[in-house]
Amino acid sequence: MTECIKAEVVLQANNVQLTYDRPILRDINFCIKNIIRPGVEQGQVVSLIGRSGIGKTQLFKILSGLQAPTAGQITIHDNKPVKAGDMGVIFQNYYLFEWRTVYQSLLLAAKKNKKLAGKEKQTIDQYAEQFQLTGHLNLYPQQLSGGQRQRVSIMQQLLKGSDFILLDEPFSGLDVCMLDKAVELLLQVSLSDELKTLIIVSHDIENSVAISDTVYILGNEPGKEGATIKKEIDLIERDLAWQKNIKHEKRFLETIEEIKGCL
Ligand SMILES: Nc1ncnc2c1ncn2[C@@H]1O[C@H](COP(=O)(O)OP(=O)(O)OP(=O)(O)O)[C@@H](O)[C@H]1O
Repeated sequence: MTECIKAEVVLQANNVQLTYDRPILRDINFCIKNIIRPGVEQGQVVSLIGRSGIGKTQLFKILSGLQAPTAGQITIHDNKPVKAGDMGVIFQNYYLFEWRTVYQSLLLAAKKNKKLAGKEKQTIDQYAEQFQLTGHLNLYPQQLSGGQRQRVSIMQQLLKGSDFILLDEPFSGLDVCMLDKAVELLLQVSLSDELKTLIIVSHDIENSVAISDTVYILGNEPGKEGATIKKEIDLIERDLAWQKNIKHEKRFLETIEEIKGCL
């Protein structure tokens, strides 16, 4: 097993409940901690997996501070209740300002980050190179492919400097080649030493497991209305975290089957 210590708590879900005309989410409790490995300090990559209609989008909105739960709360850092704007949110359709060039959008994001004052352009150029977008900075979003839009969205959130990046279905709509690239890119973001915590909400079990260190399964329990965290899988313990080309390993395939059995 990869040696590591789970250190300070960065996000906590405390008894989150959401009810409309019926309970949608109930008793949601989990805690995300930073991880320290020898020579590396990094955020966690957590996936929330569940079948269609179970309540993933609702939980995504609550986590991002865009929707208040009926009861309970999400707190970040020193027990501060999360509010809209605390998290870098990447929606499924990679929403971008269509009337601005990629560079103009990125500059706007960089200017929101005080740590980048005076080095905005230089940082954009560095990320653009890393994310293979150098030749696309002067294009408009409609001139980009789905994968390129996704990379611009991720760059935007990284430039803003949010500690948390919340991604809604980051693998949907990408072709097989782009899927592998997206997995690689998110792994790269999580391993950068900027201590980002990535939270991925998805029904794509295979790709979520491939980049996460922890998986939470959202599902129903017999006789109880409303979805809750049915199971937590620690992928570090199973030696499945932070590994490239893991998808054909027996223990990876067994974990996928186990998750499918829980949904
Ligand atoms: N405004 C609302 N009023 C009442 N019920 C709602 C409202 N919004 C969502 N729901 C219900 O909450 C449940 C969970 O919806 P949610 O969109 O979170 O599912 P999901 O897991 O994201 O599904 P999918 O993977 O298909 O997108 C659904 O049964 C849905 O009908």
